[in-house]
Amino acid sequence: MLQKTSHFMREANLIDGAWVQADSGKTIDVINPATGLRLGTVPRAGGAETRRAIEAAHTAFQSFRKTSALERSKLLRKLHDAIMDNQDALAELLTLEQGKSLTESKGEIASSAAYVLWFAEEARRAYGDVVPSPWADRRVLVTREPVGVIAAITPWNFPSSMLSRKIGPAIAAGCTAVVKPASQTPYSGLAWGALCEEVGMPKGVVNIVTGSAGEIGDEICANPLVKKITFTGSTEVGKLLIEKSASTVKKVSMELGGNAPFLVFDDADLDRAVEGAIAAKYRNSGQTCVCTNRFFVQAGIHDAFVDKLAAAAKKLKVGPGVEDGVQQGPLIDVKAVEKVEEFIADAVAKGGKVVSGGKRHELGGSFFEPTVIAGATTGMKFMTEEIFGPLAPVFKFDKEEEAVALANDTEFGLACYFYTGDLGRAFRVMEGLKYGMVGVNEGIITTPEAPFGGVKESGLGREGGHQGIDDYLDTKYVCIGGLGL
Ligand SMILES: NC(=O)C1=CN([C@@H]2O[C@H](COP(=O)(O)OP(=O)(O)OC[C@H]3O[C@@H](n4cnc5c(N)ncnc54)[C@H](OP(=O)(O)O)[C@@H]3O)[C@@H](O)[C@H]2O)C=CC1
Ligand SMILES: O=C(O)CCCC(=O)O
Repeated sequence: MLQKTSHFMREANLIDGAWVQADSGKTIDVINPATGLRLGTVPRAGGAETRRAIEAAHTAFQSFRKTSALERSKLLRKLHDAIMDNQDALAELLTLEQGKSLTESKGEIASSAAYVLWFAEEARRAYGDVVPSPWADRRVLVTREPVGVIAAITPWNFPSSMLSRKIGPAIAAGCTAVVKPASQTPYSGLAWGALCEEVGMPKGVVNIVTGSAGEIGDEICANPLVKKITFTGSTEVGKLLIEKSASTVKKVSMELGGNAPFLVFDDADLDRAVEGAIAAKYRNSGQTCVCTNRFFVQAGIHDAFVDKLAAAAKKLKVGPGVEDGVQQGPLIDVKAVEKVEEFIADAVAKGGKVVSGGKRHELGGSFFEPTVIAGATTGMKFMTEEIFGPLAPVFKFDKEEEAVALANDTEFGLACYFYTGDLGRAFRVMEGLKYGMVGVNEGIITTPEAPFGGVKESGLGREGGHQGIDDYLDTKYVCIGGLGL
């Protein structure tokens, strides 16, 4: 298996076009969560290596900012093709370090390519404005320019596609980048370096450093050459980055935690709701920021929904992601398993009933049974905290207003879902939910054409959609007078 992926499995950092080790020579082990065995190592870089990467990106920016939108669009198209030409190898690498099934990994790689293609197209549409001037002898223009060096910090749950939404718009806008992938899944991030080389990306445009999160993060936040930070990960770290980068007043985009509610009304199509629930809860073993955290089901349909959801959850095939037919791989590590166990113990102690799963899978390691808990109540931990695992708590409700209030009773506001067959209710509920993204009778809604992002403490900014390039561009107002105008 590793033979196939070895071209992309880089055990070095990419700085200014060269593959290098950490100054200290130290490394970090990368573990395959399905076997617990070491896959390889990556450099444990720190502040000095990060500073050099930032300086390389700054130097590269001086010429890259002058490339035409068409040139950058073509470069991104080549990158898209290179990703798709190597979809299988990249997907294998992703499964080996992250654990998700090969089917999901192929989907993630295709999604990465789709974001890159989207931004190849958007590169050519970063329009400015010609504004009707209030003065007869002056003209008013608004142009948009790349912000400069951007830094991207990404998590382990989508190690490839989270970078595509950041590298894609950065290159489209004419920015250069320093990238820090998660330490548990660095290879899918480093693979972007191999892909960039393959398509002839100028050196220094994309730099990738792995290692000490604190040291790398501190350098990124403090270095005045970095003009923007884009982060996907926990709300805790997001807040820290906002705070630390305040001293150099950087732009920030934050994709942070979620606490997605999934509402099922009596008038919903039950089978469609169960199908959506399985997808919205168990994909990536529940380790997605848009995964359902809380199911709210109306009393008339509640029991039938719980029965069908539990039956469908029991049928999910759990196993190593590389095996045929596997639908749920291991969790990222045993710590994540312990966290799910805490949620279950807390719920059971407060009267919740496990109707499916509920314990570690017989395969051992970090494999966990897809779990459904009925009788969930608002005092339980998952009402306010992100589970990030394959556990579906089901709450019962009577009235529409009650369900919307419960759904909104959280500091998070990323994705939400609801199922109904009533058009009036669809609009009322959609307008009442304080979330950045709403799935109506749909459990999977992510696509490059639409703006992905949250409100409240779920983040700032949008990735994808025509909005996804905005944060990589500065707006410049130009007033032209004289010249015989
Ligand atoms: N919104 C989302 O998509 C995600 C949400 N989460 C939530 O967060 C929880 C914790 O997951 P975890 O992986 O610890 O998420 P983190 O937020 O800690 O990690 C995300 C990224 O931030 C980096 N990082 C960590 N600390 C710092 C720092 N001080 N300065 C700069 N970068 C830093 C990490 O590096 P390193 O890997 O080297 O530590 C990683 O690259 C999950 O259980 C889940 O609830 C997690 C991942 C994604
Ligand atoms: O969990 C995330 O941070 C992103 C989810 C991506 C997706 O919906 O495919």
